[in-house]
Amino acid sequence: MAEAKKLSGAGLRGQVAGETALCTVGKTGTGLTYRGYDVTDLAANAQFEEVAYLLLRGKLPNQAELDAYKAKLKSLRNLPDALKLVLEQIPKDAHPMDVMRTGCSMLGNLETEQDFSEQDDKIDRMLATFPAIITYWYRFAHEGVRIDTANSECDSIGGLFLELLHGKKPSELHERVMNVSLILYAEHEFNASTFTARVCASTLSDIHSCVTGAIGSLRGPLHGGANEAAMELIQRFQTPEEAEAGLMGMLERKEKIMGFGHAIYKESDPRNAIIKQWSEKLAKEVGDTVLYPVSVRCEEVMWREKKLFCNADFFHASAYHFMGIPTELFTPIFVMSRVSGWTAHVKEQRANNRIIRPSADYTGPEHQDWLPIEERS
Ligand SMILES: CC(=O)SCCNC(=O)CCNC(=O)[C@H](O)C(C)(C)COP(=O)(O)OP(=O)(O)OC[C@H]1O[C@@H](n2cnc3c(N)ncnc32)[C@H](O)[C@@H]1OP(=O)(O)O
Ligand SMILES: O=C([O-])CC(=O)C(=O)O
Repeated sequence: MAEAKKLSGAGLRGQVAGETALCTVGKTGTGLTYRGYDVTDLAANAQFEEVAYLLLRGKLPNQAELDAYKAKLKSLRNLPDALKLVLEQIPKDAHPMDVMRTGCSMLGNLETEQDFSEQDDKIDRMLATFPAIITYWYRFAHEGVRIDTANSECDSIGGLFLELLHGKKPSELHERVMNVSLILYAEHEFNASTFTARVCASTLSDIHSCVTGAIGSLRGPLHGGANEAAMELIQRFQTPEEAEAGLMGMLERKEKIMGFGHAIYKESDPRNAIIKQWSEKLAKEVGDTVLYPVSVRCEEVMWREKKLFCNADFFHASAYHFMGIPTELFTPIFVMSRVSGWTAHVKEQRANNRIIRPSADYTGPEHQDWLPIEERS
């Protein structure tokens, strides 16, 4: 069994910042569990809504509970007119993660959490509306159409996103891949965006503020933005040989290769093997002979040269691309999923709260005498 990664140095690495019953990451060097269930089992057998229920309600739902939960989420997909109006003002060239941030924040203005007893309903509303928020804006900004988000056919969140994006019900395969993807991205202990949400929650702030802040943290290319950055990378290459030469050059110039490495895992990210398999299936479906082989070569080169492995983001890039999803919408999909983990952490923080307020080692100047403004250089 692989040992856990040795953690030290900056970035609070290796420091325990709290407790959670939600998730273990890299406990044996490679593993990932949600409330004790292996993510591999969940991705093979569960629906995303079942996993969201597990994270948020503490147990896997029985059939009646799952049916009721999915029906509830389906009934919450409509967007308020005032939110649609705001989305329609956002320019076409805005980054979709900024749209998500604004959409979540506006929802918080319109449907403010007045009391923590409302948290489950507010969370369900976010789960139900996030696919609608991003696709409503995207289709309006790019095609000038106002889509109906409330009356779609798909009863899954992943299927809903594809249906709203493409204007037709997705194939079973695509709905399944979305479902797997949302499960893989749902939860990951004290990653940067979840920690953001918990810090915000610890001030007893409202749930929309916690999630809006988390979206901002997820946006960066060192975190959720890496799936988009990985797509930009693999698209540069026409053959595996070109990819190898390109990566060797980047490594020589000490450039970061997005979609590789991890703060906690030491030798593999368990989500990679799963999404890689689905990417391969999709590559066969679309007859791809470039992106998938290029991605595989990148994986080989990075391991051979640097012992760096693909994280969850790398093969998500090609998988999403094969399903016709525009690159700039990759990270918002992460949001649609991780909102389940973020809000489960907010609930956990609220249930046993103390304001999160660490200390800093001071590195500034010693005492300085006050200088009147005329005497300053
Ligand atoms: C779902 C997710 O959010 S997964 C993460 C998504 N992010 C990315 O894919 C961005 C690319 N990867 C990275 O930037 C990093 O690996 C992170 C941010 C994920 C983790 O950062 P850290 O914990 O600081 O990485 P770690 O300590 O393992 O780095 C060890 C060395 O490998 C290098 N390294 C790590 N990842 C990469 C990479 N992707 N490309 C090139 N070099 C890398 C580091 O620069 C460091 O080198 P140094 O010792 O010469 O400074
Ligand atoms: O745990 C992390 O640091 C990043 C990550 O993989 C995730 O949030 O899914």
